[in-house]
Amino acid sequence: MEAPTHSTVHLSDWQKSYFALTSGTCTPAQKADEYRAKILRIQYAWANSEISQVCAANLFKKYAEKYSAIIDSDNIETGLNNYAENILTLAKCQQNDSDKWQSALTTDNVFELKCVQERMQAGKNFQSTQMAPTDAFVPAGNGVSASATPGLPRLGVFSSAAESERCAGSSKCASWGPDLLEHPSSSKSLQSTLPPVTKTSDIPPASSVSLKEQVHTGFQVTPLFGNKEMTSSSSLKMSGGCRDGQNLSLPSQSAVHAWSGKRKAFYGLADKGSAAPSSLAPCQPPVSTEASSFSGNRNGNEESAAPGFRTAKEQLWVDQQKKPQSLHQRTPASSYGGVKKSLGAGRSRGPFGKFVPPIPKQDGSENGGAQCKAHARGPPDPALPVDERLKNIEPKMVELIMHEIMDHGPPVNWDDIAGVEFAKATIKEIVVWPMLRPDIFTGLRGPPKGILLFGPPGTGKTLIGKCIACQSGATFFSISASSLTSKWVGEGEKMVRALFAVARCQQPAVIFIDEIDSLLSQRGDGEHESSRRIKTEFLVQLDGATTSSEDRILVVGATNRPQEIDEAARRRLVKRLYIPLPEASARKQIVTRLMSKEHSCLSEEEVELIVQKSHGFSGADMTQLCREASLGPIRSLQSMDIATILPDQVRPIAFVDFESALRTVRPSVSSKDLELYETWNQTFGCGGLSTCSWRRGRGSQGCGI
Ligand SMILES: Nc1ncnc2c1ncn2[C@@H]1O[C@H](COP(=O)(O)OP(=O)(O)OP(=O)(O)O)[C@@H](O)[C@H]1O
Repeated sequence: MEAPTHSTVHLSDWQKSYFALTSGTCTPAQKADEYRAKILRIQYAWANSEISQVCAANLFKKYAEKYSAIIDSDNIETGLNNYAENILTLAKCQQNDSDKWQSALTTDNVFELKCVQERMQAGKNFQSTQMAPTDAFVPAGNGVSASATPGLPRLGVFSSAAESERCAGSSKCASWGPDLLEHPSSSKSLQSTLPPVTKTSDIPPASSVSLKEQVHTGFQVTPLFGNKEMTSSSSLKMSGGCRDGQNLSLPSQSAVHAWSGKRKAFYGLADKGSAAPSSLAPCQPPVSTEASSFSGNRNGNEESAAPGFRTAKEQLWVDQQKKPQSLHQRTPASSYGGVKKSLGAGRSRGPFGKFVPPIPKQDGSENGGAQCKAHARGPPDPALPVDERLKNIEPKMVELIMHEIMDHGPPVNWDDIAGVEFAKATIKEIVVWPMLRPDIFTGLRGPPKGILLFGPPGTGKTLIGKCIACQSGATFFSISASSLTSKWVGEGEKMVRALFAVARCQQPAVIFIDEIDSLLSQRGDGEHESSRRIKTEFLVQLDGATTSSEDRILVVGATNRPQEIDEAARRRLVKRLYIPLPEASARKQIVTRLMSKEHSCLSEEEVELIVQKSHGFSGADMTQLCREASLGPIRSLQSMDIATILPDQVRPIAFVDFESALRTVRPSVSSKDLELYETWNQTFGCGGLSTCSWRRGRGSQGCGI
């Protein structure tokens, strides 16, 4: 039989402690705290291989019932809900698997809590030391972590300096934060690092100071089961700083990975043995229910990595609470990859009344409008207040829209779109400028609410949509109509409603709907009921956007089949712009631009030749041609070993590569299709280059119309 290890000794202490707790000498509040700590210890010990899976399962099985009986009890005398009130109500506000938990928390009262205010103050002090929050516990060499930074507020759970040193003596302990999460294998036993039960009796019964402090500071109790579905209120959570090891300085990344692997495995384990009731799963971050639903657990926890540290976002939130009118200020930056706006911020600015000029451009692009810091934008902030207009929208949908439909891609400039000069000029005039200067573009000059970009596939319609959003400082929502009809079966119209609601909160906004024909196709007998409902909802929303002069929402529809669009919808998409195949000059621009980023040796004449030979190619075809040609030098390596060759040994891309690429890459648009676009453009289009002129150009080989 194996000799008892350090951890097994801990476990027996642990169990002893548990039974002491159940002996009846502790107050329920003390029990509550202690049980939480124990749950964490089991999880932690298991995750760090201190105990086996089987052992963890057994422990959970044994204790889960008792824990959940207390945690979920409705009994006002003994239920855990009735103790440690602030934190527990905070925890209760989260969506979880236990319907017994009711939220009593308001965002106001969190910040009024004394301990929170103390922490805020401590956070300020901490910031003033100019140390990054991730330095809260800095692992020093040979795995020994430095003790807490001077000025860093200590957590109440460290009952003495000696205890904190013990913790500091373990790098793992440091990485997991305070002693609730202390590594069971640190030099002292688990039991010794626990806040002694007797000490908690010194604490006012309903306060559970240690818990509160942890929840309200960077060191919240850990999301050990960090699974959204498993979220609950009863176990404690460490802030996202520790989660997945992102923010805190972890001494061992591999340990974290091992941990997350185990975490997953544990779900299976818990499921199998029913060992861990839902109430044992971790709680969500301390935010209101509505707000938390936005976060999808993604961002909210990543804010505070150190105790007392308050991020700018949190500060903003506090400021907003103090000054509600601050919400009425315009957020000038682009939301297409721009500075994050809270939902609803900017809404209440009248159309032209308090116009705030857009911030000056920093990237040198043409307009003076918003910036396109695509990567600066993140998911919505759970800590920010939720807009009234989203009240009736399912939080799940809002979250989905914010994460998946709202585009955070890289910025697009007009120069990135080769050719289509007419469309670009028109769009600048009728859409971008009015969005930038709503005070000038009033009345008849007001912008259209819907435009249609039609033309062959791969000609840059999506690029144009992104560019509009980017250049006008608007939030860009991009969705394919077919996904509305197929992906969210039965929920399509709700999705449309949610999309417009979110867009309204994120004004100015551009809603780009690719394949809009599948959403707005002509009504027919065979039309599916759900498609009809989606279409109706879309038209209602589009009308709403059109009738409300205050709303600055532009719908950009894109289609390769304009002839299939319902006439009611067509009428609402007032500007219908043909985006044709690129002319010779545009094709040249695409080749030159792409080759400028590669190692190539094309002469001017050779580029001209490529342009001639690629007649009828779309922008996407041109891009594909260049990609294919760029593989030529690699293919010509032949005998050389790709694994060992140096980059310098790869020859530049040459004309010969384009010649062979032209043998495999063919135009994707047929001339028959082009005729259709031509006809439709003549009938419903709003001017621009027609296929006729394109054909004339074709006759003259140069296509330089
Ligand atoms: N005018 C253009 N200038 C530069 N690149 C272009 C142009 N048109 C297309 N491309 C290239 O082709 C790719 C696809 O373009 P995009 O998705 O905008 O076409 P689309 O017209 O929206 O196509 P679809 O109708 O199939 O959705 C772009 O990412 C870009 O690389």
